[in-house]
Amino acid sequence: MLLAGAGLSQFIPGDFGGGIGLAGFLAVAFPYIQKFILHAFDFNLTEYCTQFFADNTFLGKLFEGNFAVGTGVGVVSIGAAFGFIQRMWTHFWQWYIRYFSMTVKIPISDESYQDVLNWVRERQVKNAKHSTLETGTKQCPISGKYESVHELIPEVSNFKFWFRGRQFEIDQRVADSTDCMLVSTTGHGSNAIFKDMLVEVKKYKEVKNEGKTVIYNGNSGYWHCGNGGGKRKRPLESVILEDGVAEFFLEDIQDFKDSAKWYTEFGIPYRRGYLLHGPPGTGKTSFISALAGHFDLNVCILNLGQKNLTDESLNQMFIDAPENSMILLEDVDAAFGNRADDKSKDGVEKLLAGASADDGPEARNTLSFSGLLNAIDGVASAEGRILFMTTNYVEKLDSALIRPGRVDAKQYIGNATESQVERMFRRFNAACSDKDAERFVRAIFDRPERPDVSLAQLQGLFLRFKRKPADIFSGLSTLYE
Ligand SMILES: Nc1ncnc2c1ncn2[C@@H]1O[C@H](COP(=O)(O)OP(=O)(O)OP(=O)(O)O)[C@@H](O)[C@H]1O
Repeated sequence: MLLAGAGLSQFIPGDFGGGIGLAGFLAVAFPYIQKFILHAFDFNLTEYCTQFFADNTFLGKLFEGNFAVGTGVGVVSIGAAFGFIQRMWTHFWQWYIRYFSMTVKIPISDESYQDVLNWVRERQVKNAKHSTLETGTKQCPISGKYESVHELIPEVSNFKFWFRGRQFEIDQRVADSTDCMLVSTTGHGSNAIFKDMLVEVKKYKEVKNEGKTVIYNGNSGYWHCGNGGGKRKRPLESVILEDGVAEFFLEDIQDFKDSAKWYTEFGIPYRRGYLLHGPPGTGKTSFISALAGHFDLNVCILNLGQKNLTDESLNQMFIDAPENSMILLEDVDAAFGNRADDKSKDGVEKLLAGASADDGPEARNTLSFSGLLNAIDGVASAEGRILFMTTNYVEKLDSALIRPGRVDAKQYIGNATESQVERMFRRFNAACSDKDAERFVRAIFDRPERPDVSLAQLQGLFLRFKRKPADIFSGLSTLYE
């Protein structure tokens, strides 16, 4: 009967459908409800109801003392009334929400999207009912060992939380074909409460990322930084470069940061671009990350070779780059070599980055070279933007990409020089003598064939012999393996 009631309610329109469904339920449940009330409260519901059907009562006359029929009709009426009230309440609530609630829509492309999510998750992490497991690694500050840590990331769709004595609700959805998050609270008047909330979110982010560099990865047209927050800043001294290189960049970037007014006065777009080029493993990326740490900037890394990157999404990402960030385009040659090599026809510059013509349309990157140049030059791009590009093959780059205005300073970062080898040796062997350092340098540079060595190779050697540094001389040949 219960199922029949529920099924029937689907076909009966309006409030009565729900009511009849409920009536079916009550009819089945009535004996049990009656038993429960009798045991719990020593109250006989049947006896109590029967008195209403006595011959001299209105109901008694109406149903001619037929208690069963009377009860049935009564139950159905209660169900219908309940359904009606429920429906009215829903209408009222929707109306109330519409007129007495405030909402803020945060598109996924907005840098606060992830911050708000992280902030809410942190507040709710202890009592979330539904979560997603994220297993990561963490370094123990005492032993230095990496251990796996399990984090339960609360799901925040249709999620409620309290802030300043008010209840808020978060709903992750798609609105106007954009992924977004809707934050709402009841009440009317000023929406300053949302601004307060965002100030709180910003503070939370600053505290969480203190002493860290946040790395954003450009993917699917948005910048993502994940839940983990930032990475510990890399000290500048840990990157061993040729004399004068670090000093040049420190001075140039500082000067740029101090010159906003100058750029405005001269009507020059306030942005600066740098290109670091040289063989692999020489410290280009490490240096950029250390510079970002030094200037308290975050790094937005973008791989131009990724699929589905279009002219529009690249341009939008340049515009949406989170504040206080530098943008890093790594291995820029991998996406766009010299345009003389490409197969563009009739002036159409759609390049098939990382894909051959035989790979099929889905493998093609729909980013064009002119799209990249437009994004770099974009008038709407963030003011004060610092752009770094790296490549192992500078000769492959189109001169248009690295002309002044797009790239203001180029720097070759080469394989290890004698001075760099010595400094690295001393860094990994703090207690070494001058004689040992000299011997190590000579062992590398006096080899008859003298192949070039990158700093990454050297680092690998020191890691291999970190427990037996005295054996490093006999193990030098492993450097070239
Ligand atoms: N000049 C350097 N000083 C200190 N460490 C270095 C240096 N160069 C490389 N390394 C070490 O080698 C590893 C690779 O360095 P990094 O990724 O910065 O090189 P890269 O030049 O960006 O390489 P690629 O061109 O292949 O991207 C890192 O772990 C880094 O610590």
